[in-house]
Amino acid sequence: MNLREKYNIPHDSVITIAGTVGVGKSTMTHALAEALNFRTSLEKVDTNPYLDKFYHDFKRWSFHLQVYFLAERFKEQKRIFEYGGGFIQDRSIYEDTGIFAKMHYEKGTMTATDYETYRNLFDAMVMTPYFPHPHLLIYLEGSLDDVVGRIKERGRPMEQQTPVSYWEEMHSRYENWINSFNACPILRINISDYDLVNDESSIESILEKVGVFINHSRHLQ
Ligand SMILES: Nc1ncnc2c1ncn2[C@@H]1O[C@H](COP(=O)(O)OP(=O)(O)O)[C@@H](O)[C@H]1O
Ligand SMILES: Nc1ncnc2c1ncn2[C@H]1C[C@H](O)[C@@H](COP(=O)(O)O)O1
Repeated sequence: MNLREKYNIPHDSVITIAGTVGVGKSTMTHALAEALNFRTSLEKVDTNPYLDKFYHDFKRWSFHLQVYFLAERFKEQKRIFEYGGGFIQDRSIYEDTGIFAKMHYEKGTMTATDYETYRNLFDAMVMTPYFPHPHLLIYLEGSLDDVVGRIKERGRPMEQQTPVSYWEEMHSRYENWINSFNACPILRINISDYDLVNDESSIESILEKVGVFINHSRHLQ
């Protein structure tokens, strides 16, 4: 019996991993996909034509970057559902608007007109009855110190030059965002409760929670 069967996780499940920058979404995405023999939908950083420019000048590039991310994630969402599920997705589409676009608008690094245009586009594409939501959103949470430590350890140059206050603002926004999120069922996992880097077997405790949770919530849908 494989791990997916052991923990009774349906083969067509779509699980999205949410959480602030550096919290461990990509690591979790790879570990869960490997354990379940699922496909991954990854957030590509190296090929993003705006990200580096954006970190150097938020005002100039925030709208371009949001439109780019929205298009990329929407294409991925389409791919996931064309395959009939069986995917782990690195970051949800909901965070683009609920965290990033909103934060840049409220901090004055995206204009009101650009924000409204972006929101209209997002609502027309995503917040419709035709848009399939994931079966489960796994929310990874951790302390600001741990998260900032991981961003430093990972060492992406554009993120190193960004002041810690940016990560602090994002961290607190994530807490508020998840507390009112209701587009799909949520499983909250604290990063201090597992260690996928040093203890590969810790994925099993997560699979167990996912199995119980996903069956319960899919039964109710
Ligand atoms: N459980 C863990 N324990 C220790 N370090 C971790 C753990 N998970 C991820 N990391 C490290 O933290 C950094 C950020 O992880 P990553 O998965 O890239 O985060 P995200 O995709 O959320 O930005 C990487 O350097 C990664 O190796
Ligand atoms: N929607 C977004 N707006 C601005 N920046 C974003 C958005 N989505 C992701 N990012 C940034 C944050 C990180 O620097 C990289 C990758 O995110 P990660 O959480 O490390 O996977 O892209």
